[in-house]
Amino acid sequence: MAEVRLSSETRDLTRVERIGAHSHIRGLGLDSALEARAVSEGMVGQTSARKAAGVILQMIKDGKIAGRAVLIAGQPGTGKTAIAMGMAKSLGLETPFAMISGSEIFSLEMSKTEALMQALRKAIGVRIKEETEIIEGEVVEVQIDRPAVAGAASKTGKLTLKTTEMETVYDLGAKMIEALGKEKVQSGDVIAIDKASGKITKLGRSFARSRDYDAMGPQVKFVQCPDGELQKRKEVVHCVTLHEIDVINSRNTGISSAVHW
Ligand SMILES: Nc1ncnc2c1ncn2[C@@H]1O[C@H](COP(=O)(O)OP(=O)(O)OP(=O)(O)O)[C@@H](O)[C@H]1O
Repeated sequence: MAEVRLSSETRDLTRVERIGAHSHIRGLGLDSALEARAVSEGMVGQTSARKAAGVILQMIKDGKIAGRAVLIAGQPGTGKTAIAMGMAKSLGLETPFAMISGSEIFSLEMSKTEALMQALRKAIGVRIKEETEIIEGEVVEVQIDRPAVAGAASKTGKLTLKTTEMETVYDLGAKMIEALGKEKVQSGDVIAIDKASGKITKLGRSFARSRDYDAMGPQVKFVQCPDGELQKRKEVVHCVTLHEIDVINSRNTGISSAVHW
């Protein structure tokens, strides 16, 4: 009987994005009248091409064109990729930018259609809004009980969190202890813990602790101790590409790799 393959893991076309040559490009370097500034946002010269790209960019921002392609032609090394990247950067930090070269689609493992489809799906981003439950508060104390004999049992501990109105002690498992260690969480930090994934985000140091030390790095951010309940529902927005969704789908289910929108 023929073997039925329900899904295959999505193969990656290019794992290392070669953006090094364009790391200086931060936008198209245009003024408010869409005229190219002499030197701006890492761009220099190519004023008419930059202005033309700016006009298209403005139409995209105004919602006048979507789902269209722009063909930029020119001699090698004249800045076609740089202008495309400038457009992507001007559209926002989360705008995906996928780069492929002709040779990459000639592969023995992957058909040209699959390789092109993958590159296109890498260039399409979607915003996913979801409501998650988080625990947000100021760390009062992190207490970790180390086992007497090394490796005898996994570590356990307690985390005390407070808001301006309440204080609660949470039991910690080995995974949470590791995550707290990784984030270097200490008392006085204001943190948010995603209840579903256990992800810890450091929001800053509590204002109440601002006089604890004489010397502080400029990167230290002070925030208010949260108020109200420790557990809150928050709306979070994730930006992912269609390709990233394909990869997650093919790994998780193993049954169906279809995504419906
Ligand atoms: N107007 C510009 N301002 C600043 N840097 C630029 C500009 N144009 C090109 N560059 C830089 O010059 C290098 C070559 O440009 P780029 O790769 O964009 O050319 P290309 O036309 O896409 O080349 P190819 O046809 O070989 O793909 C890159 O490092 C790019 O960032």
